[in-house]
Amino acid sequence: MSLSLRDLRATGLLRDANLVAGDWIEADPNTGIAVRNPADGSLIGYVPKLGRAEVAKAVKAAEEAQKTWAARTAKDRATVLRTWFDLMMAHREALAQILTLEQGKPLTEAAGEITYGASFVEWFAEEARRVYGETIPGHQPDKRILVMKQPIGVVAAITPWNFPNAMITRKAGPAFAAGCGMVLKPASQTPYSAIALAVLAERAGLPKGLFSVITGSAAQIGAEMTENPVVRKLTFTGSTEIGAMLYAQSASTIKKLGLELGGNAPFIVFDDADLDAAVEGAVIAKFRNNGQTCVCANRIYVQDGVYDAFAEKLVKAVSRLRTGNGMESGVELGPLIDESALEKVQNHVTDVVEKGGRVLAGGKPHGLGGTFYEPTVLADVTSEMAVAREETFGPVAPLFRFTEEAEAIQAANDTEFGLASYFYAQDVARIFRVSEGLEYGMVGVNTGLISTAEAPFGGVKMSGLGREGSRHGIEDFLELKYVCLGSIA
Ligand SMILES: NC(=O)C1=CN([C@@H]2O[C@H](COP(=O)(O)OP(=O)(O)OC[C@H]3O[C@@H](n4cnc5c(N)ncnc54)[C@H](OP(=O)(O)O)[C@@H]3O)[C@@H](O)[C@H]2O)C=CC1
Ligand SMILES: O=C(O)[C@H](O)CS(=O)(=O)O
Repeated sequence: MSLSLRDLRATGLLRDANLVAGDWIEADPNTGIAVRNPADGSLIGYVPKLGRAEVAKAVKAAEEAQKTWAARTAKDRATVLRTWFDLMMAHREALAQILTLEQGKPLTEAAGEITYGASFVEWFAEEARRVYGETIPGHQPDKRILVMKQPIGVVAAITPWNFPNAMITRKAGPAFAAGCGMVLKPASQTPYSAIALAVLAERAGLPKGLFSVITGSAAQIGAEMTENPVVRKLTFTGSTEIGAMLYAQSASTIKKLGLELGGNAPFIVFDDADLDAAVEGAVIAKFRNNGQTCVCANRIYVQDGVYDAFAEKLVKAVSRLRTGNGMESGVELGPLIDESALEKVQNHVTDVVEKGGRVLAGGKPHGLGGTFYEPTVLADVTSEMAVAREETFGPVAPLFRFTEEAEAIQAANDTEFGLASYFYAQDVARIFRVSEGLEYGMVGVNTGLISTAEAPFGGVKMSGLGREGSRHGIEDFLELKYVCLGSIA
């Protein structure tokens, strides 16, 4: 049963405040940032509009707190993280409702994100105790070589609105496990999930000042994060445009960067695919979070021999999807995040039709109005159309036709992005040829859902730098130190 705003505030998780250097700063409705429910525009509350001074204070507090945090045993840090995980799971329903209220995704999907987000904290609580150094045979008789791994120090994080819980824990989990401190700027449209995570982190025993959550002017906050020399790593998830700008801004202090940026995922259906499985995978890969994920299938390539059958099956499946307010039971597709997102989706559909493509399902704003859009399937799409080059970030499945395998691989790779890719086939040799030929950080074979804490998530080319999750995900929060011991005779 969904809780009222009053009940959610009564839990202490829905807070109109920021945690800055261990102290809570309450929002002033006259100067704060209004946060609204994308499903109906209703006001949820106000969060503080803070800037450089608060970020500088938070960085200083994190620098101090991080020293003692890093000096604690790995097991001790793991215990605090495990408690944070337990609290997230114990408050899963309330966290999911806060997430749906501010982001719009269906409650079931929001609850799934809470579990997914918590899994990163659980995973890195375990990884904390496996940060191994090494000894190397000396290069001279009296020399001994040690390699230590130490926390990088203070980390700045900037996260997007589409996964307002998991994109934070995918960074905070490894950062705290490694012994780092963190100053986080969540997306202005979805700050409450981040604030709730900070409430639970305090309850879990994370030391005062180690973790700050600051909302306000993105440009001002980003400037302090990139220019402050105490910040040794910036980890960003969001658009390639902003990521590139932050990359440049960080040059003056030579920070380590983690960039999870935009995507343009191909989804290829070969004629030896299990078509029913391919349709199921395409629905997940395309319509999860209403198409608002960086790993969504943005282009669907279907081999000639199965094109019509696949299109018919996909239209049937898409036409069954129910759009509505994410709080309502049975809703599978929520609203788009805002008017500009709706405009971009409609522009992509209009562009396909004007250039000769066909609408097989949907193709216009939903009758519910607001930022709801009909789940859409387009046919006869070509590389001349905007959907081939730009990330739609909405519920639009454009079908491209191809004849030969090599043609599909070439078309799939014809983009500046390289995050996720997918294909359905059963021939083993083809599976290896195509997996090796796709220029992407991630390949889903006969599955449309690949994201998990166990695996390295990330992209190549304009989709970013580094990996999050898996045993690799903690490395970017550590520095290697080479110690050469002499006179060991
Ligand atoms: N690779 C991945 O894992 C992911 C990639 N993305 C990509 O991001 C885009 C959609 O997400 P969206 O949130 O709109 O992306 P944006 O890049 O617009 O925003 C992401 C974050 O950056 C902040 N930001 C914006 N401008 C600045 C600035 N000048 N300095 C510092 N921070 C800034 C935003 O703050 P504010 O909200 O205050 O504007 C927000 O917190 C898509 O391209 C999508 O593919 C999204 C999620 C995951
Ligand atoms: O922000 C995103 O789009 C996420 O990275 C997608 S996922 O991790 O949930 O697949």
